[in-house]
Amino acid sequence: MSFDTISVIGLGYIGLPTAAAFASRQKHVVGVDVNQRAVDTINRGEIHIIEPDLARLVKSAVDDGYLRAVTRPEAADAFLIAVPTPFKDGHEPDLTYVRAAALSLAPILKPGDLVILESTSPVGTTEQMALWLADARPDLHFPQTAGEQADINIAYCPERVLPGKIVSELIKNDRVIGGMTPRCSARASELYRLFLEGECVITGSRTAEMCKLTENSFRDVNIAFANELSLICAEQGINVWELIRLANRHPRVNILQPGPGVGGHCIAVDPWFIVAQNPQQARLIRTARLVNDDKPAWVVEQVKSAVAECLFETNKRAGEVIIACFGLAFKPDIDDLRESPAVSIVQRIVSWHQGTTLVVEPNVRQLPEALAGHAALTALEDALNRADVLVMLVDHRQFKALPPSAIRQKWLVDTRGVWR
Ligand SMILES: NC(=O)C1=CN([C@@H]2O[C@H](COP(=O)(O)OP(=O)(O)OC[C@H]3O[C@@H](n4cnc5c(N)ncnc54)[C@H](O)[C@@H]3O)[C@@H](O)[C@H]2O)C=CC1
Ligand SMILES: CC(=O)N[C@@H]1[C@@H](OP(=O)(O)OP(=O)(O)OC[C@H]2O[C@@H](n3ccc(=O)[nH]c3=O)[C@H](O)[C@@H]2O)O[C@H](C(=O)O)[C@@H](O)[C@@H]1O
Repeated sequence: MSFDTISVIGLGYIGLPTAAAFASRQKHVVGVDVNQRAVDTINRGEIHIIEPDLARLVKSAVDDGYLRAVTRPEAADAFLIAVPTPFKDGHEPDLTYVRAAALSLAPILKPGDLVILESTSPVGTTEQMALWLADARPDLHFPQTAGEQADINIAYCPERVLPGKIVSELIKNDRVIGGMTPRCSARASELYRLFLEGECVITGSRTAEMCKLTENSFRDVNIAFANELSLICAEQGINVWELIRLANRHPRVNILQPGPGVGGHCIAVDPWFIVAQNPQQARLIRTARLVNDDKPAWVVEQVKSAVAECLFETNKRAGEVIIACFGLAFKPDIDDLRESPAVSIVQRIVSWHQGTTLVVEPNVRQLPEALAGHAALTALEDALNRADVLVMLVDHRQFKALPPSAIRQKWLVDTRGVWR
């Protein structure tokens, strides 16, 4: 059975590119989002997020009539759920968005439909989703209760695209397909093959859920190693970036880069899902999270030292020192501020600094609420001219292109090794 209409629930960084990818294969796609502004923007052929190449893809999908956005789900042959999965207080996973999205589909499901959960989720969420749906639609058979005879096919297929390269990785990356039954996996693979150039690798839903969490925890643990090295090197008076460059000349060593901390709503979040379910076993994964989460506080101490040096050498009063922070996004060349260590660092700086704090972030038009009124969003040139202390938080291309002369005679805190 072919997929005439495909529906994507949640039109954010994952759902919108996925919807546009199906539409680019001349499939009729109904995108669903509870955010009316996002729906209106997409229906104008525009996008509400920044991601390279996405604007062009969405525009042609909408102009050609293959993609339209709505606020309430409509009947389709396949549904992909890509809604947020944040954590609550105490780092427990928050599945309320997944539950709401699944329940919004329940009334329109019909035998033969395929429901895929793409949101990063703790182990067992797909089975839980099947139970929620089964409760809402006792007239239909779901895989857990009916095995291969189910009316509805359900699978967990995690997304592993890298922000900044989503459009190409969406097509090229291999995809893990975790069907609740072999038939569910087969249907999900058929669906993704509509646009996928990478391979569909089949497993069960629980392994697929754990696979996604494992990938991001692996990266988090390795970044924590680099961040721990940066603290050790600061004590020892060693340049950590030179050290890592040298160590990486070993054929079996590949250390990642230290930074101001780990941000984004994935790597800074997903490892906690493993910890929450396995508090006794997940010791290394938890420690890595703590090491990375502690890094912003350490950076702020470095900024305080730089300000103290500036005061000592210039005879300025504390209220006269101007600090400029470069970057707010959670990583280079994107506009996403979620869980950004840079935002947390600037928040901490403005809470003690008596003078002006400037922020340069070329990818946003206004400061987030937490900083509005406490710091000033400033043009790059202006910040370089006015500031005494420069704090490099995100290695955006505009900052990497600065000539050494632009930062001469300033007190520097460089969390990204750009000004080394
Ligand atoms: N952003 C990324 O790079 C990656 C994200 N993921 C995972 O994908 C999932 C989605 O992430 P993003 O796309 O980044 O989130 P996002 O926040 O950009 O987009 C989610 C969208 O879902 C909408 N939404 C929330 N509840 C809804 C509902 N009941 N019905 C319809 N729409 C609803 C929101 O309004 C929002 O537009 C998360 O689980 C995330 O961990 C996985 C891999 C990469
Ligand atoms: C295993 C892996 O590479 N996961 C990817 C990751 O995307 P994300 O953009 O969050 O990852 P990232 O580029 O490592 O950035 C995360 C954070 O880590 C920091 N970071 C990254 C690499 C490094 O050497 N040092 C470092 O400090 C970044 O600055 C950023 O604050 O998480 C995505 C997700 O799950 O959302 C996932 O789809 C992506 O493939």
